[in-house]
Amino acid sequence: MGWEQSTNEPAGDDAWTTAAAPDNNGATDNFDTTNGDEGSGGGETEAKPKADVLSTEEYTKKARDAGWAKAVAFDYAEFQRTGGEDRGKYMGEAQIYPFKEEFGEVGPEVPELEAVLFGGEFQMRKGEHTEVLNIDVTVEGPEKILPFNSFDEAGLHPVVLSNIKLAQYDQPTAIQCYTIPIINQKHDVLAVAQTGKPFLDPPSVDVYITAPPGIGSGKTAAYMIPIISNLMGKAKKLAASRPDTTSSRFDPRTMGVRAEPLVVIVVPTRELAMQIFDEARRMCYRSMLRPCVTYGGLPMGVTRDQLAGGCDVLIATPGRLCDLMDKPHILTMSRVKYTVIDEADEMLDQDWAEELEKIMGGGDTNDDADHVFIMTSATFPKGIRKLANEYLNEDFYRVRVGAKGQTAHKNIRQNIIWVDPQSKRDAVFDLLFEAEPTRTMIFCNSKGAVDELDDFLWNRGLPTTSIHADRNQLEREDAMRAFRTGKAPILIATGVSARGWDVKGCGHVINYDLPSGMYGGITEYIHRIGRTARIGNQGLATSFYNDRNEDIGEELVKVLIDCDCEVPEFLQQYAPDDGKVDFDDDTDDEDEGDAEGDGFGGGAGFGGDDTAGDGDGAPVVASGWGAAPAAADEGFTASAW
Ligand SMILES: Nc1ncnc2c1ncn2[C@@H]1O[C@H](COP(=O)(O)OP(=O)(O)OP(=O)(O)O)[C@@H](O)[C@H]1O
Repeated sequence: MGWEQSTNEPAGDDAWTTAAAPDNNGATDNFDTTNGDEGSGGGETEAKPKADVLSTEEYTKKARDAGWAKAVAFDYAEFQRTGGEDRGKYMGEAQIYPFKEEFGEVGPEVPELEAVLFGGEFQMRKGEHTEVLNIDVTVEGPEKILPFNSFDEAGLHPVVLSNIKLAQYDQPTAIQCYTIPIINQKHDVLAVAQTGKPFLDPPSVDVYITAPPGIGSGKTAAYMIPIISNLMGKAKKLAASRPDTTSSRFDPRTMGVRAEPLVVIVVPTRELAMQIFDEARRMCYRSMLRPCVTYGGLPMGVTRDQLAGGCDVLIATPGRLCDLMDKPHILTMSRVKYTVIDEADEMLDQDWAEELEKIMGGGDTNDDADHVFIMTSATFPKGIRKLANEYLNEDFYRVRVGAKGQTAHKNIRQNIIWVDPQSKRDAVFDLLFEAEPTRTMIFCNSKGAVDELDDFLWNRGLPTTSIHADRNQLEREDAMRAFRTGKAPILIATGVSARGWDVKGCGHVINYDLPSGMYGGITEYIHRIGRTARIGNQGLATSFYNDRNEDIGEELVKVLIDCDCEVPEFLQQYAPDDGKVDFDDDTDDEDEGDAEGDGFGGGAGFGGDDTAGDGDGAPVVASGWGAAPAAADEGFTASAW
């Protein structure tokens, strides 16, 4: 595959090779990755920093000459003008469609808001290399599901369809091809993606989707689109009354209402909550459905004011949602029709099990309500199966996107470079000058390392920003905005804090510290590199490896081989003799669970090989993207984007 990377294109191909591998005795080498200048080379154990020591002015000049912008402090006023954040400084206060009762079912266009929601230069766009996303889709469930080829065929409400077009989603992704019809048919859906997200829909639709992690497979829209479309037209009947928030006299403290959402979407991280809120703002444009977001760190007063204007679609992190469930004067769950638990496995990992039980239990949700649960999850561990068993309907669908391995990451060129721990700072500095400037995420394993590296690079004139769990909420949001808008195109982060980020133009991910076992291992590696090359775009991932990373070596080699990337000399010891890689998936897990009577639901037969799809509860298998129904009992094959 030819490598095209427009602005992300490395200065010279060879500059990114793994020429810096240590020699065969395993001794370290210079970290320098530039052409043909490897110092005295193999066998030396002392790293030899390549960067010369310059004055601050000289470093700054070097950075500017290379094309790195000057780092600037974040300008709230400007962001509010250009980013639609016209009511406050938190992203949770971003502008939503100003619906008025008199509009009827569909409101008029608001060009200024439309430009902010859909026309933003920072909105992710599908790339040209979607061929690697041409992955099998397997659907198991009580009925055969016919995917559709285009959004036009999906029977969506015209306003949602128009919003999809404004968002420039010209074709559905694999997950969308299958889950949208399932949710539209009112089956319960459990969607499991390898990055972590399930679906639950109340009447009797369960769908379980598995997708390769971190490729931006469109899971959010896969549930958001059918839910919003289903509710459109019914919103007037289903939704609680709300005040006219567009009136200049509206005061949330005195005229506000209690929030009575129809949809609750729970996500593990604040940043993900904001991203999903963005998608909700787009899909609810011109509808009376009012999206709100709340997350830890957002002042409770801000949340209270937002909810007081009415709320139909609530996106929340679990802790904050549980807090609100204990405040019935602010929030009631009594109207909830759709509960989405996004990245359920991630939430369990973060010890949110108790909160999830409480949320899935529904609080004061009306028991008679036609309640749909949608869960997504990267894997299908026991804890998730337990939750699903308890709360999902017995008849559910499971949609798995992607087979074993990480082939979808073929859009990422992965380079592993040997760098001694003491040489990493200079190595990363040099690396940033090896290619044309592009938005770059640098991952460290500790908060201290993030701070230290940020200082180091900033002091050398590079436009950095950073994020980790010890930063306050405004600092976190500033970092996210500065990175997204390109004001600080180099973001240094711990893996957890940048989990799930979807940032347009992120062309390079650097694993300054590889995530060895205690930092999430190969799964975390996959998540991290998936911040680049999203949804058909291409990108580069460079990782610093040394003998402290040996525990990830074998898995790393499997990923490199599977993605057709070069295995450097120092990792050859892990390469299988026959060149074939064998990936574990979650099947064993499920078998184990089923054996213990802990399996998921009934009809779909989790973890089994029973994929004949002959009705009567047996699974149906489909493959590919888009829809091209073939022989029923053999499943059907679908074409890609
Ligand atoms: N049909 C589509 N066409 C083009 N772009 C799309 C489509 N569906 C979603 N997108 C965009 O793709 C990007 C990735 O979507 P999303 O974040 O939902 O993926 P994801 O499955 O959660 O990814 P990951 O699991 O890798 O984090 C988003 O910017 C979204 O706006």
